[in-house]
Amino acid sequence: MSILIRGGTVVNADRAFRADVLTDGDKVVAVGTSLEAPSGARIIDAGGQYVMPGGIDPHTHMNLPFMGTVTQDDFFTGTAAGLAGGNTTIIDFVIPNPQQNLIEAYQQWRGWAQKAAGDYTFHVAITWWDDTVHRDMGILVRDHGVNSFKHFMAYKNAIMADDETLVKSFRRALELGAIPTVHAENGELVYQLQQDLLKRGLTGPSSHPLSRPPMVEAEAANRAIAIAGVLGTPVYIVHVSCAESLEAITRARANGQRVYGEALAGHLIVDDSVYASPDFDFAAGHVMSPPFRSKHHQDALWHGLQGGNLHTTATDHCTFCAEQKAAGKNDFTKIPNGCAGVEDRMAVIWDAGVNTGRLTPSEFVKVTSANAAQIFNIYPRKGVVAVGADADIVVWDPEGSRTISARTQHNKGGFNVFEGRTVKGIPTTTVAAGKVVWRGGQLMAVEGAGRHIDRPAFVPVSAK
Ligand SMILES: NC(=O)NCCC(=O)O
Ligand SMILES: [Zn+2]
Ligand SMILES: [Zn+2]
Repeated sequence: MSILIRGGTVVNADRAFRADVLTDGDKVVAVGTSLEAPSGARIIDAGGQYVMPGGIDPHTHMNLPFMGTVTQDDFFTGTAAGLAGGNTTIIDFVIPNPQQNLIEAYQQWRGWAQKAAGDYTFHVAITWWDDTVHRDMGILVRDHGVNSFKHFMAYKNAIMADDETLVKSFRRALELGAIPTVHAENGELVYQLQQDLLKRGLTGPSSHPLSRPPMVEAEAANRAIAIAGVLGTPVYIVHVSCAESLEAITRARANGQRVYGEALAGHLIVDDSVYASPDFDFAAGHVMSPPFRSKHHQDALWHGLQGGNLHTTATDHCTFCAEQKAAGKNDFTKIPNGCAGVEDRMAVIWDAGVNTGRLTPSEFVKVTSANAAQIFNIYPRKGVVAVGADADIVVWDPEGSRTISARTQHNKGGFNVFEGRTVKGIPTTTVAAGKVVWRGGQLMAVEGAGRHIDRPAFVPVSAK
């Protein structure tokens, strides 16, 4: 089946130009002016609209068992919601329990992901260390298309990686041509601050940000960057939320270190005033880590994206409903951490980024798609509208608008951190692997249509 997207402006990371786009099967087969429609082709009129590579969300958690419960969105509902938002690929996380065999955990997540409606691929978390982990990292890179390993520096007594694990895993990743990524927060410091707050009777959600101030994040970001610098590995810092972490990244990059930073749509748009709400469900609905921050930090994150020291935008999509959040009614440390976003990332970043003049349309493509594809080595299969690339395309109407609400969203969880926000700039059509899956407000996601995307290792460089 062919699709001809006619009359739009193709926007890639390097340039924007008027062209038609023709797909055949799951690939783009022609990009040019006045393309002929093959017989039987479906024609999509993109006049007055942008034609961009489908979004890649490099940080989601579908079907995640976490903090004693499991996220509301599974791989079908989560990826389907992503398609409605113009997002055609997610990079999710395999998170083995400490002592769990890595390959066993990887197969478990691959099984859950069979339901996905959009393409997916996995970072694998290193939550513990022994010789089998060293061995299995090699198997994952060589045989399973994994080229990134995640390290949680937070979540003490659960999945936190200690310094020994960080050092050994970073070194192994370098050997294998894989990139280490980190959730940068000092887990011991978080734990001690949480205990202090609870002892003082400060048990509500407003204590959540107090237990995770910016320096807790910055210490860990600096430590991960220092470890990577000594070992000579690149490092990718997920969900950078504060000016101090960004400063660590900026300084390291200025000194020639290969450090990448990710900003979350939520951190860019939502500020920390939400935690002051007396409504438990509302405040707890915003509990995620790192927490939402003040305007000062939000401005810094936008400057990081504009200045090229932050590279990707993600969501950390991790949905919990009000009943699940209520587990922490009397103790904020038990509120499952996580918020949704995969459906809204593209629109809120367009609205707050492009409409305000902070980002050009090409810069928008960089931070929503192309950079993630390059950093995680799936470019130019993904992240560009070009002959030979996957037919993952979003047709974007810069004049269209919608008001975001949990009442109309496709993802589960019943809560939306962008509730009530009217965005200008919306996806009118999403094409995923050559199929129209979203058009004119209708979602045609098919359970199981998503594919696992292998990500080859980077050319290994020798360790210092
Ligand atoms: N971010 C969050 O609060 N939940 C998901 C797990 C993580 O990424 O830390
Ligand atoms: Zn995290
Ligand atoms: Zn996460």
